[in-house]
Formats: sequence, C-alpha cells, structure tokens
Amino acid sequence: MSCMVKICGINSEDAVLAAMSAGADALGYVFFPPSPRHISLNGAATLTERVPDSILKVGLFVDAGNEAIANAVKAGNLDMIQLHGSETPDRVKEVQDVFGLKAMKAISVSTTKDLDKAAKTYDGVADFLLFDAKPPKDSTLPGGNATSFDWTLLAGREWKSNWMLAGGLDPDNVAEAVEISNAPWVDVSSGVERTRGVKDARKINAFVRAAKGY
Ligand SMILES: O=C(O)c1ccccc1N[C@@H]1O[C@H](COP(=O)(O)O)[C@@H](O)[C@H]1O
Repeated sequence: MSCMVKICGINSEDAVLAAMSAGADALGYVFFPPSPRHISLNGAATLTERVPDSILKVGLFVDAGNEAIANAVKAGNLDMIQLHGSETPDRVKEVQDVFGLKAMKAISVSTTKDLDKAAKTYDGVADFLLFDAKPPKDSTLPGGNATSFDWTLLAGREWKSNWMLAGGLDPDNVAEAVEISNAPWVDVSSGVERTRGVKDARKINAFVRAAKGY
C-alpha cells in the first residue's frame, strides 16, 4: 500500500520545508480569503520559489474568476488548479483551456448518489477528481473542515480521471483510508495542523510516511 500525497494549506516556509523533506508529491496553496490558510500573491511567490519541478504546485480556488486565477498562477508558477466551489463541467474545461494547466474538481460526497453524479458530469473532463466530505452545516468553508465520509463508497469504483481522497484524513487514519478506498492520491490539510491554519512538521512527516507505507 503506497500512494501519492498532497499537503494542502501551505502557508509558511516551515510547512514548505516539512512537506518537501517528508516526500510530499504535491503542495496546495489556498487562494480563498475566508480560509485561515489563505495566502497573498506575495506569499505565493515566496512559498513556491524553492519547490522543485518534481513536486506539483496546486492552487485552490472557490468559484474564482479568471483574473484572480491568472494572478495566482503567475505569482506561484502553479501547475494545477483545484476548483473547490460549484464550478460546472464547462467551467472546468474553460479553466483548462484558458490556463493550459491541469484542473482538479472537488466533489462533495455523502452517499453513493454523489459519486454516480460525478461519474456522469466531471469524470473524464477534470484531470483529477477530489473526493471530499460535504461540509458540516455550521461551516463557512466548502472544504478544509476535518470531516470525513464513508471510504467504502469508493471501493471497487473505476474512474477515467485520476483522483484524490480528502476529508478528515490524518496520520492515524490515512493508511486505513487508502486500504479501503484504493486511492491513488490523498490530500490533507487539517490533519497535519497544530492549531487551525498552522501546519505541524511532525504531523506532516508522520502523514506522508503512513500514506506511503514506510
Ligand atoms: O483548506 C482550506 O482552508 C479549504 C478552503 C476551502 C476549500 C477547500 C479547502 N481545503 C481542502 O479541503 C479538503 C479537506 O481538507 P481537510 O484535510 O479535511 O482539512 C482538502 O482537499 C483541502 O485541499
């Protein structure tokens, strides 16, 4: 059991170094002001400049316009665009065309119907699907809520697009989550934080090791 790992919500130099030295395959940068992990364009430039080309730099957006995405892509030299709002399949295609970059569409999951719907709409359109839990009712964020869903819903399903499992993962549950879902990639934010919005180097290291089965 081993999978690729994205560490999301990178907002400090310590977090960049921790994720790189742990062996993360992708780093996520949040461009959504209500998030405690949101970074500025200057922050994006600083926090991406030492990241080698072998590690994907992913920008996270929620129903953002082209100008906001363009500014972030330029500042952070991003490789992939994560769309974590209510973007339609046509909007996913538009983002791919306009920016010439890979696009990942977040899918909120609570029942198998959500997966059936994603299979008919975004599968084969987005380069990656990102299966995340539906946000709790009292949350102001569409993701990054430390909430998981039933991983058995994904067991045995096949997708045309590459995909990531997200939502409430942490160093203690990620191995089981991968075992059950057979996820090729996992994505984490809250589960590797000391306090909300503050990454913890030891948890990042433990998460990558557990996900990769070291
Ligand atoms: O991390 C955020 O602040 C965030 C804000 C808005 C949309 C998505 C966000 N994060 C993504 O949510 C999932 C699950 O995160 P968690 O591990 O449960 O905290 C993950 O894909 C993050 O990229």
